[in-house]
Amino acid sequence: MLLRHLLDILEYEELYGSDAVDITGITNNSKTVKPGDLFIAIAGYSIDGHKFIDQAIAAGAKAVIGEKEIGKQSVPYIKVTDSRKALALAAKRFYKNEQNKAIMIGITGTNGKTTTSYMLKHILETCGHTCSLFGSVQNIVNGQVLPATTNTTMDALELQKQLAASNDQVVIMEVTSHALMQHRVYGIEFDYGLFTNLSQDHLDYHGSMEAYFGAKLRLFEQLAPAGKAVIQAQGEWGEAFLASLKQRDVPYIYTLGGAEATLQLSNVRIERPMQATLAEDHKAYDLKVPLLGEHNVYNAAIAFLTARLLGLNARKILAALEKFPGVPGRFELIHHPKGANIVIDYAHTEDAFYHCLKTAEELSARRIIHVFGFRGNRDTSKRQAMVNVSKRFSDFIILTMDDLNGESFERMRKKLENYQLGENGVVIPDRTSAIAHAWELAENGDWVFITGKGHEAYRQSYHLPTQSDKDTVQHLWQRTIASKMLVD
Ligand SMILES: CC(=O)N[C@H]1[C@@H](OP(=O)(O)OP(=O)(O)OC[C@H]2O[C@@H](n3ccc(=O)[nH]c3=O)[C@H](O)[C@@H]2O)O[C@H](CO)[C@@H](O)[C@@H]1O[C@H](C)C(=O)N[C@@H](C)C(=O)N[C@H](CCC(=O)O)C(=O)O
Ligand SMILES: Nc1ncnc2c1ncn2[C@@H]1O[C@H](COP(=O)(O)OP(=O)(O)OP(=O)(O)O)[C@@H](O)[C@H]1O
Repeated sequence: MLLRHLLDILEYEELYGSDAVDITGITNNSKTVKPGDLFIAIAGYSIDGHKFIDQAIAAGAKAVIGEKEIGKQSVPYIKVTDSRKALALAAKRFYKNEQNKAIMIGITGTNGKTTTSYMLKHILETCGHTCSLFGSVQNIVNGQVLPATTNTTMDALELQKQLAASNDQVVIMEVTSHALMQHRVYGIEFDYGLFTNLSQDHLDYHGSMEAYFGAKLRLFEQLAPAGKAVIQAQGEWGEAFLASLKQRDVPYIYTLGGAEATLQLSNVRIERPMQATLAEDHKAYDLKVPLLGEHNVYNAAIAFLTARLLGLNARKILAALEKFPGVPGRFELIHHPKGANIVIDYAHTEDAFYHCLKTAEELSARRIIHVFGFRGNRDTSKRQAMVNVSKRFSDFIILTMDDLNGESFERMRKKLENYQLGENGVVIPDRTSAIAHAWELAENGDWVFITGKGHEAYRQSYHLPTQSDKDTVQHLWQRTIASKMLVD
């Protein structure tokens, strides 16, 4: 594609050189430049991509885009105000994604994005429609599972490439606040924007709840002209979100809960299968979801509302939700040989802890045992609140390692030991040993929560030869079975 055609879509400040060169690829990483590529230099958080311009040109880059005033180069140089936006728009043009081929659904919120996206995908597929899915657990396009990506919302280049490859009718995408701040989805027009909820997280990155809130709102600035905002409008942040959308004159807003609810949720029964009443206009429906955790009823209700707006029949949606198989690592229940319930869950915020642990309390848990840790080099301001809410519900806490993200094991161990757990808690740094301890303690009627990692594989090795929390629990089961057998 001629550089000129890529530049058409950008608002650039200066072009040094000719725009008549042929561009055969785009990259923002000097290490992956191929002859003919356009290299886009990004001033990142850890390193400045402008430092690699010479390297990119030496590797065959035919043109360079950047934010810095560096003047004429040996290849055309285009100065823009924001390289990340330029990357998103150039990729959109390069992959010919001018028009949405599919119905685009973006989901944002602190918790519930993955679960809601899986529920929606399940409903749509059960009703005979095809879906691409981009998110934390999996990326799926045309029914094929793609290799895992580092981030929940992939970077703009990969995203545009996958959107071009998708022949699915609907694209469902988790859109994180980081992605919105870094313009990974810039240039995409969403037909539906969903907001699940907001609670404290990622303040290391955003600085304040107000800034975090503002980041989430950005998704709704990218709604298509007839795009629909579907939001949970309850609670302090839900109400504030609704008010902000109205202030911005977003034309089509649909709400779950709140004063002017499009859909009301009531009569929630939390035993499995959970049940609730959904009321829309003058009609009421019985919702049944074969999961646990009241939060999942809210996720199901948002999925229901969106599916209704997409034009699907209410009875078909409800029939699909009744058969929803769940999401890996989200309130995954495993039975313990002594009759305890073991739950593996991805909770890593105070609010997620609250919803999970409250479920066990309401289901009359004999005791609650909670195994968790903190992500290294991430938001430290939420840790005490996580411990507090766990203390409120748990009879025993086992603090352990989560992902270290470059922090040292020893440093994290010391941090864990600073929390005052008293007689009702212990620090066992090795995650598999912590889970084994909880396994030993568990008795009939107890609930053991192992939270933080969910579906994810361990990023460090531990005492037991296992790769994930589920794997560890299965290993402990096998060990229990083996101990009851005689060796001949
Ligand atoms: C802090 C952060 O968010 N960083 C994101 C950011 O990277 P960055 O700006 O730090 O990149 P950098 O390493 O400084 O490099 C700058 C530029 O130099 C280039 N470079 C670098 C080296 C070189 O030799 N040559 C070269 O050209 C790089 O390709 C890049 O273009 O932009 C990248 C491209 O989009 C992201 O992949 C990267 O995510 C990192 C891996 C990350 O950990 N992000 C997390 C915090 C995140 O975004 N998480 C959210 C989910 C949060 C949640 O809800 O739990 C997510 O969406 O996944
Ligand atoms: N609606 C909800 N309200 C509060 N907590 C929830 C809700 N839905 C899920 N959770 C909790 O948050 C955890 C993460 O859920 P899920 O993966 O669906 O959300 P997410 O927004 O994709 O999270 P992340 O951004 O951390 O990947 C769950 O394991 C559960 O503990």
